[in-house]
This record gives sequence, C-alpha cells and structure tokens, in this order.
Amino acid sequence: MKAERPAAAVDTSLIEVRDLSLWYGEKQALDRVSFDLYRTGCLAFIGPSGCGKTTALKCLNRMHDEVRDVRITGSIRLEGHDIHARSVDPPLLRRRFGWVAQKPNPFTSTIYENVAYGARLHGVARPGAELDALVRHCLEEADLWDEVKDRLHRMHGTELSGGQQQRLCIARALSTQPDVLLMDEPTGSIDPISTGHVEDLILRLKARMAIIVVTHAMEQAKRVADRTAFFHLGRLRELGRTARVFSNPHDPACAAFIAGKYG
Ligand SMILES: Nc1ncnc2c1ncn2[C@@H]1O[C@H](COP(=O)(O)OP(=O)(O)OP(=O)(O)O)[C@@H](O)[C@H]1O
Repeated sequence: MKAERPAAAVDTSLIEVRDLSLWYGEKQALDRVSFDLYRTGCLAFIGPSGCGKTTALKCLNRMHDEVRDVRITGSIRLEGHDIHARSVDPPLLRRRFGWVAQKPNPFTSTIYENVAYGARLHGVARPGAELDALVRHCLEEADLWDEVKDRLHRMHGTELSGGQQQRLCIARALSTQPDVLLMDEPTGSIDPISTGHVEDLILRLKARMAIIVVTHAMEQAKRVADRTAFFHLGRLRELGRTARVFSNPHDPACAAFIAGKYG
C-alpha cells in the first residue's frame, strides 16, 4: 500500500498503528494493519462485512483486553507511547476515546445522568455548577441542548427518539473530553434526518478532534471524511484522501467495492 500525505501540512499524528495483527482464537481478523491518525479530521473505515473495521477500531482503546483468546501483535502508539506498555492504565487510556455504537444505547437514567456519569467517574468536573456546565456544554456540542434543557432531570435518555438518543450518546462520549471519537456505524440504525444531524456534528467536531467513522454508506464517507481507509479480509488495502480514493482507487479490490461489484 502506498502512503499518502494529508493535504494540510499542519496535520500531526496522534496515533501511529504499525503492523497490527489480531487473532480471535485461531481466526486472524487483522493482518499487519498500519495507519496514522491525525489530531484533527475524520478518517472513514470502509470495506465489506467482516473485513475487520470494528476490530481495528476496538484495538485503539484496548476494548479487546477483556475478550478471551484474543492475541495482538504489532504496535499502537499514542503520542509516541505504546498503549500496551505496563505503565499504561487502561481506564485512563480509554478516557481519551469516546465510543459511539451503531445502535443508540443510553443508560436507563435521566438525560443529565447519561452525560454526567462518565465525567463524574473520571473526575473531569466537580459535582454542582462545574458538572452542570459540562453537561450543558456536551449537550450543546451534540446539538441536543435546546430540545432537552427543560427535562434534563425528569426524562430518561431511553424516552428520547432514536436520533435524539444517538446525539445523547455522542454528548455522553464527549463528557470525558476525549481526544478521539470512535464511531462504529453511528447512523446505521437511525432515520435520514437524524443521519444528517449526526453528519453535521461530525463535520463540526472534527475541526477540534480526531474522529474515526466506520461506515457502510459510501456517500457518507465522501461527505464527512478527509481520509478513507479500505479494509479487505483483515488487511488495510488502501488509505488516502477521500476524494482521491473514490475517484481514483489504486487497489483493484477497493475499486471493485466502490463500484458496488461486491459488498
Ligand atoms: N469476538 C469475536 N470472536 C470471534 N470472531 C470475531 C469476534 N468479533 C469479530 N470476529 C470476526 O472477525 C472478523 C472481523 O470482524 P469485524 O466485526 O471486525 O468486521 P467488520 O468489518 O467491522 O464487519 P461489519 O461491517 O459486518 O461490522 C469477522 O470474520 C468476524 O466474524
């Protein structure tokens, strides 16, 4: 795979993934994957079902730690430090990542508590005015504040509409003030209007943080991602600026996938 530099010279790497391989028992799911994640901007992971996109995403915040029979080789460096080093505290590492799943999964607690919980747990804000301000800020960033500000303490997150729930989950993901937002098909189970809302959020947030979005929607990758990575059978076969990957893919499997020849 040919490396390709980003357009903006100011981009610097926050994370460097090198020769990352992963096995679930006997089954190899990632095969020598390498890529850089810059401090800002959006990187899309595309590729056919089962090619390793979610697995690669989960490696970054060590979500496989608790999964039995998982073996990982290669390296992942965050600001130059090996995330698997003994000195790394996994909960502290995970705080630097926000996770947004395909299906909105708010806690069965109030809207306020959904956002406040992680911030309180990690000591990001002191209970009281500081926490209130953080909750408001996160809900504003997720473009949900105006819709919920009058019922923060009396409505459960699970009572919101699907699209609102997903924005609540984004607010929750932002509450620990992460450097990276990991989004695993974040619009895969919400309606088109809510999808537009979430895409607008990605466009806004990526100006100040790194975002990886796993998506099956090619048009979505084109709309939100600065760079796109194509996975196939556990290998990262192509990575480059989104416009170039879609207009002039170098890898034959990537070209066939984008042309809709398989999926
Ligand atoms: N916990 C697990 N145990 C065993 N095999 C797994 C596990 N999770 C994923 N796999 C397998 O690893 C491979 C990669 O899966 P992964 O979910 O990363 O792919 P994906 O590209 O995200 O797929 P999709 O687009 O369908 O979500 C698949 O063959 C999958 O069946």
